Amino acid sequence: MDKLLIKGGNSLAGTVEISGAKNAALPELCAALLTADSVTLENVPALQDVATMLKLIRNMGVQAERSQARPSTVTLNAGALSSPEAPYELVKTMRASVLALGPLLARFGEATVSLPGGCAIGSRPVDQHIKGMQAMGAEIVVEHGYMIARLPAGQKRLKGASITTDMVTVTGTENFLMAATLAEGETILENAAQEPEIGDLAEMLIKMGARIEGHGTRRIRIQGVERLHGCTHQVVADRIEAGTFLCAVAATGGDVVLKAGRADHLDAVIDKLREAGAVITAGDGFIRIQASGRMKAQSFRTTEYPGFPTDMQAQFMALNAIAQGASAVTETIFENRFMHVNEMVRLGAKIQIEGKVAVMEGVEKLSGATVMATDLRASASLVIAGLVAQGETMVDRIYHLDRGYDQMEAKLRGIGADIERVRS
Ligand SMILES: CC(=O)N[C@H]1[C@@H](OP(=O)(O)OP(=O)(O)OC[C@H]2O[C@@H](n3ccc(=O)[nH]c3=O)[C@H](O)[C@@H]2O)O[C@H](CO)[C@@H](O)[C@@H]1O
Ligand SMILES: C=C(OP(=O)(O)O)C(=O)O
Repeated sequence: MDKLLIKGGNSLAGTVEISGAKNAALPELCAALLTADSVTLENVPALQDVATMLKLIRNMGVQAERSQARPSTVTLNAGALSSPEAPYELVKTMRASVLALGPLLARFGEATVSLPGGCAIGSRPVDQHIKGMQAMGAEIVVEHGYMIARLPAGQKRLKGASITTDMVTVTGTENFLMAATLAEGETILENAAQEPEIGDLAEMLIKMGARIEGHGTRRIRIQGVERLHGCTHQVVADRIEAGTFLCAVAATGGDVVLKAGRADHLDAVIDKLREAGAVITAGDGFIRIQASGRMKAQSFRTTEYPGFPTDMQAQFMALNAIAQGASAVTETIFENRFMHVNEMVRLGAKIQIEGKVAVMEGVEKLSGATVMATDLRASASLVIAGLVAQGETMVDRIYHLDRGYDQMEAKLRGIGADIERVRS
């Protein structure tokens, strides 16, 4: 298992190129299942989750090729599908596999998708996905750990429906959006997620011929069409990767430009960083952060977009850990997303968890130690903590980090961090 060895204390300066968003690329790879034509996706990040998704759809019979000349371009063709099935071996490492359900049902009228495996941030049920597909006329049974879904005998297409989810769900909204594009009639999604990745997916589907209105709001309307065609689409920049680098620079001090970063997708995080004392400027296709001295700790609550993203909670906590003053961080989306806290405490952070709230007292310094990554963003937070800690920090189990960051250590090294991958 690979590890990261970090020698803390360097400030960061230079330019980092932000990659395409994991959480947009994954549904967009599944959207290729909706058409028999070729689909070209550009700016696809080089991540383990993308590799897993490619394996999953290839296993169904999709042809998927990365361009030799430009590896971030992937061409997909789902003209001939051999099996509309997402097996447990591939689904267990990646929650986003559930995104195969909507497109498979919509185009092929059947899907067998493993329930996603347990995850370190909470129980993450898929009841809303099932409820929405049932509202669109699918018959679904859960047997032997699989969702087995099909259309009733004699029915060729899903039927448009009005779907109101019990809570805002990102992949749920994406599944319904994709399914509804090929359904008969109109679908209305109430309580829809507004994350930028939903808007990006909707833009791609519209290029494919889908009729969608209201994406980016709480109410999305889709008029189903009989078929979709191919398209070329560029994956939106990863706001969470950009936010992670912003927190790293705020913590270490320095002056870094994030090329391709979208400040308009990061308002809640950037506001907090400014209140903390960082100077942030942004324009078309870049975000620049300048930070010096100790930042001021910030309290925040995670909420759905456009609120503070749960996927940035751990990284901002690493900054709070060495900032001036006390802070309270409330996690409202996932019930078990403070797994990084014990590891940060091992580095010298002062944090106490009281239910959904982590109460923090900033310390002047952290001291390097061996820590264990438990999930994707927890890993990123430990890397940030390691960058500021005195001495050496070894972050173990970084396969979690590789799921969702495109060459993180190379990008950090490029702006002056002392960080290397230890292969074992
Ligand atoms: C691949 C992807 O895009 N992943 C993102 C997506 O995950 P994901 O789409 O899995 O997260 P959801 O938005 O669905 O989850 C929100 C909340 O709803 C609950 N819920 C969800 C669906 C359901 O059927 N039943 C149910 O109870 C979840 O357990 C959670 O408490 O949004 C999360 C919240 O912004 C992010 O942290 C993830 O990075
Ligand atoms: C929780 C995350 O991803 P996933 O939903 O793929 O587990 C994340 O990106 O932080």
